[in-house]
Amino acid sequence: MDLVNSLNDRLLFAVPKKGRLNQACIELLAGSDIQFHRHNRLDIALVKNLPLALVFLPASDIPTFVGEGRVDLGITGRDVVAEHEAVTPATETSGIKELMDLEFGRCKLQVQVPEKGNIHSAEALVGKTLVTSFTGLSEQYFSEMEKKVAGANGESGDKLKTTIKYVGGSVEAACALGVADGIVDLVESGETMRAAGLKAIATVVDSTAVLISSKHPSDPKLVELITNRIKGVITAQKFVLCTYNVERKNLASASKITPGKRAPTVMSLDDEAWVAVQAMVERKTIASVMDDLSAMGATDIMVTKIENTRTC
Ligand SMILES: Nc1ncnc2c1ncn2[C@@H]1O[C@H](COP(=O)(O)OP(=O)(O)OP(=O)(O)O)[C@@H](O)[C@H]1O
Ligand SMILES: O=P(O)(O)OC[C@H]1O[C@H](OP(=O)(O)OP(=O)(O)O)[C@H](O)[C@@H]1O
Repeated sequence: MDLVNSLNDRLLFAVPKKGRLNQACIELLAGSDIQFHRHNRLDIALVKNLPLALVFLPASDIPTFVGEGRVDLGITGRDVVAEHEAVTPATETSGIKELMDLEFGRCKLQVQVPEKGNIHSAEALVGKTLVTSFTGLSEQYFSEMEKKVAGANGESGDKLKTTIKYVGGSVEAACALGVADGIVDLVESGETMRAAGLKAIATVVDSTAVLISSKHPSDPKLVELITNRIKGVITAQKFVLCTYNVERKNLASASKITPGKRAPTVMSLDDEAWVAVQAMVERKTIASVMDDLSAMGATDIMVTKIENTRTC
């Protein structure tokens, strides 16, 4: 197969090839009916049912390819997009558009110091040494801190230059090894940080996975179609469908508990005094919504999974 020529006229969509975002992305593609077969060891897969090709890349490289317009669409972390933008300012033709928050891969890029040390604020790290994989964002963050501290002391910013060193991984080891006074690294559960005897003292970026596009994608209509499909899957994951029966006289109070996305669907029953109600409810609140409905006299409360959606 002439893979390079078969990419002509296809929209290119970059997906993390491994790591923490990979599995959720594969599930999102399946839910969006983007059908592909990835050959062993090949990082490009042609999509069977759309003029699209998937490119499997390291999450941290995706902003570069999308930002330069070589790839039209991508999924990656907001942290790596922000890092790319810190070192590569957008121009008229290059740059990244964030199309949608995908609400998975949640983590924070945080400034961390030894728990038992004498540094308790980011300002106290000014002029000291930091280790990170996010040098662009760290330089940006500490240059602001340097100005703040210099301003407060009436000193010149140069005297307070903070040293920022790059490492590719295992950043949390830097303080114990005596290479740094603090680190800037990702925190999800906080387990790695605590195990390394560190504590967070500031947040540089709050991150989730995002759908991004280049400034001028080759097929804007297809970008819109894919965005809508992905939005449908994300909404389906976020909501459940709640159905119940309630006395007509209690409908107004019940509607306050389950207002739905626009308004609840109300259906008549054979019994004039009762109605059946159906509404989308956020999955994370469903248990307390059911408690509240039950407490106000609703009966036959049922919750069903939503397979897919198109809502606005
Ligand atoms: N606990 C976490 N640690 C790191 N990244 C996380 C975490 N939770 C979510 N992420 C997100 O996943 C993205 C990819 O991180 P991950 O470490 O999985 O990448 P990777 O491709 O395996 O990179 P590397 O080989 O550099 O570690 C991060 O940029 C971040 O947005
Ligand atoms: O708060 P937690 O849930 O513990 O997750 C955070 C850790 O996960 C990431 O490292 P990763 O496992 O990707 O390995 P790395 O250190 O080689 O980057 C990140 O760099 C932290 O070290």
